[in-house]
Amino acid sequence: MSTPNVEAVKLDELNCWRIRHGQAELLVAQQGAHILSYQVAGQPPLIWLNDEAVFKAGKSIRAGVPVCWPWFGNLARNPQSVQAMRISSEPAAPHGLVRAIDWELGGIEAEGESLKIEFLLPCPEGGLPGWPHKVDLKLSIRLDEQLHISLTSHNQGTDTVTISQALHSYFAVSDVRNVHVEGLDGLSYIETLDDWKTVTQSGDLHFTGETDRIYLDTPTQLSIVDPSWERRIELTSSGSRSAVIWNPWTERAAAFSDMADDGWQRMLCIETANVMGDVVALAPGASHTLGVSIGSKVL
Ligand SMILES: O=P(O)(O)OC[C@H]1O[C@@H](O)[C@H](O)[C@@H](O)[C@@H]1O
Repeated sequence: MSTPNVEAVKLDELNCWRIRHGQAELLVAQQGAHILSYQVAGQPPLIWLNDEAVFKAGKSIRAGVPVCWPWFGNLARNPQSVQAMRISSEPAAPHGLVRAIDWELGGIEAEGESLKIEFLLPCPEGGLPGWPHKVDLKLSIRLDEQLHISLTSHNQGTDTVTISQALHSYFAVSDVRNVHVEGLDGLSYIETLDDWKTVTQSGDLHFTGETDRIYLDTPTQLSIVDPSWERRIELTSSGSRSAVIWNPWTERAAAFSDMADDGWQRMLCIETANVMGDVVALAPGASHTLGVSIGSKVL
């Protein structure tokens, strides 16, 4: 294994690091502890760095792996126990409070054959804006033959805190219309585009239009099969029993100022999550780790 190679780079307003280790190359921003891209030599990227993503201070990035925390999506669609954690009359930002703020780089160090990168977000005194709880966050990234991401929440306060969360991974695909997702057959999902009805998945998931679904009681392994790129991306989750699968398709992508009109063809989000009945109640002193390992195999 070669020596880690770390280069500090600036993408517009954001401090980032380009890290090479073995066959892997990772680009990560300090803002949001946001993985921007991940590629293994000789393959197309696994994590998608949208060409038109915007790298501005305080603006969330539409690419890579945004961290959604301490709530996922629209707060009003979360269980009451998650909504009750927020004390504010201001509108709640979608996907929580940590994706557009700076985290601290804890360290980048070799650990045996792998390389570990750690980001910390100690909870400020009084909590985050409108969210008065004392929960420390740590995002650990480990590079070996795969990319391992884990997000640990540690309740340092004296009351139970309930959160929803997701590692909102944008995967790079040859063309979303020609890939499918395995591992979902027979699961229930919430079809957010049809009045949040609960539906049962039959067979593998193929993409023929805008998709925004919350899968429930998910297994630990899901995969994206991409015949044109002759590869299978494997996702192995831990601390999670729910996943969100999202592609904006034509009209929604065209409405985004930070995505090319045809950008939707090259991405597919599978978000390893704790949402709906899978939210996490952290007792005082308790920790929870949400994780995903990402690797690929030749088809
Ligand atoms: O535009 P945002 O806040 O990054 O969210 C993108 C998408 O994120 C997904 O997780 C949601 O399920 C979608 O409903 C949402 O549109």
